[in-house]
Amino acid sequence: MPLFDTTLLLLLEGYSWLPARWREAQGEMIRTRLLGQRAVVLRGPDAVRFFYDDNHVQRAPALPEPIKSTLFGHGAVHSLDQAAHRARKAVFMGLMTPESVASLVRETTAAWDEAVATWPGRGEVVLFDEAARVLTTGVCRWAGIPLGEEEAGPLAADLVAMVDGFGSPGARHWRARGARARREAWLAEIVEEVRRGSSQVPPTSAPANALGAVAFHREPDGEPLAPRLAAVELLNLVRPTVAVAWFLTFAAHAMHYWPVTRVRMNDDLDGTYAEAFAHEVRRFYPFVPFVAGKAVKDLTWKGEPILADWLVLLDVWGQNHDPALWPNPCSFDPQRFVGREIGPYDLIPQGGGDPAAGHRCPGEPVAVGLLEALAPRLAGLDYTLPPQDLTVSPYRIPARVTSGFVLRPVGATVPREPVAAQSVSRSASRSRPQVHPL
Ligand code: HEM
Repeated sequence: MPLFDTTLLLLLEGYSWLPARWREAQGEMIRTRLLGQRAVVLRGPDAVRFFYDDNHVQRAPALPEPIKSTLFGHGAVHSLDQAAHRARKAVFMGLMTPESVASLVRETTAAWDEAVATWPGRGEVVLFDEAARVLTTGVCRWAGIPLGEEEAGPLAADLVAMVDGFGSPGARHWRARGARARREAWLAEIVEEVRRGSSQVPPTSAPANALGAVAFHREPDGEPLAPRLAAVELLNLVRPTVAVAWFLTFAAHAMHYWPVTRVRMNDDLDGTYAEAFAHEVRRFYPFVPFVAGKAVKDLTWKGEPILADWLVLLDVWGQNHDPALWPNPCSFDPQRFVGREIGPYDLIPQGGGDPAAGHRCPGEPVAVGLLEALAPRLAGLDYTLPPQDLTVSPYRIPARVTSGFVLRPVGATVPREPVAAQSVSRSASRSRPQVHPL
């Protein structure tokens, strides 16, 4: 049977694209065409093991130019393989020690508290925009990137644009390209200044922060990264940290539609529930639809051939909603993570396998740590919701709460007050939201 190219369907159907293909698929994989190339789609823990073996799947040949020019940058760690990948990845892993993650969470939490203190004087706050600004301030302070107070908003807007535009061919995509070009040029200049010793990190010192670590990193050939490439990798720390704004807004959305989770959060004394809630937000809400690479050689998957050079996709959303792994997967239930050990191949919102050896996201402890710190603060705030569009369309990649979650702060903020004493929306509907493309 001829295989039709389904790229247009992906653009139209968003997160519904793969569930629809799975319904038509026979056996353990989807066979299709994407961007004119043969492609297969896999899911499940065995598929994660198979996909993250770099003798099976490599990234360099798979990343399309539009994704490099928006989301990741040209020459980024995402597009390297084998020894070159491991050497570059070590820079990121070195910055993700527990102490370093704790310091990033501390900086961001302080920025959040400063911002929230200004809310009572404001009529309405768009949570997504506010979270993006706070995360930008926090991550730049942590990384040592100099940023004036008035610069945080425009930088946050550019970082959000880079994430928001990668999955769309229209205006959002061109905004993302512009934002990337602007911010790479800006950061490349800062890297050059740091190397000249005219910024905070003295040129001879050991890397004191992320800016220093990247600016003074040497590739396996002994050469430093070209300033523009150093800027690309700095953006690969800063941009995804700001993308946690998506998850934080989803957290608010979840607490609105499943108010019991907010009560539990406010009763959580030791952080167990906050951690479980963070994992459930990452599992439940649609964000990364899939990750992709190319078959290095002719392969066999569960008896089915995958020929060299075919695209191989790992269905991230599908695996995070597989009923064999997650009973009742379309129900938002943080309780499922209480007391559950998470393995390297089951929960994969940020990729799977070993982050040091493969392409799994090195920033998972940051995303979880930030949600663990900020979601309880959000749960403890006193606010009402004006009428607004709280839908999360499964047809838009990346999905987001349409209104950005507009809230009206009530008086002073009262962290950790029991939810019964708080105002919650009377105007927005509480019937279960349609988030899933099933
Ligand atoms: C909103 C939260 C985040 C999500 C959903 C996310 C998701 C992902 C995914 C799906 C990958 C690709 C995995 C693969 O190709 O197999 C990835 C890679 C990466 N992420 Fe994240 N990430 C997030 C936060 C972060 C943070 C906070 C950082 C750093 C501070 C970070 C840095 C990176 C880097 C450097 C890579 C490339 C890894 C490699 O190619 O080896 N991410 N992320």
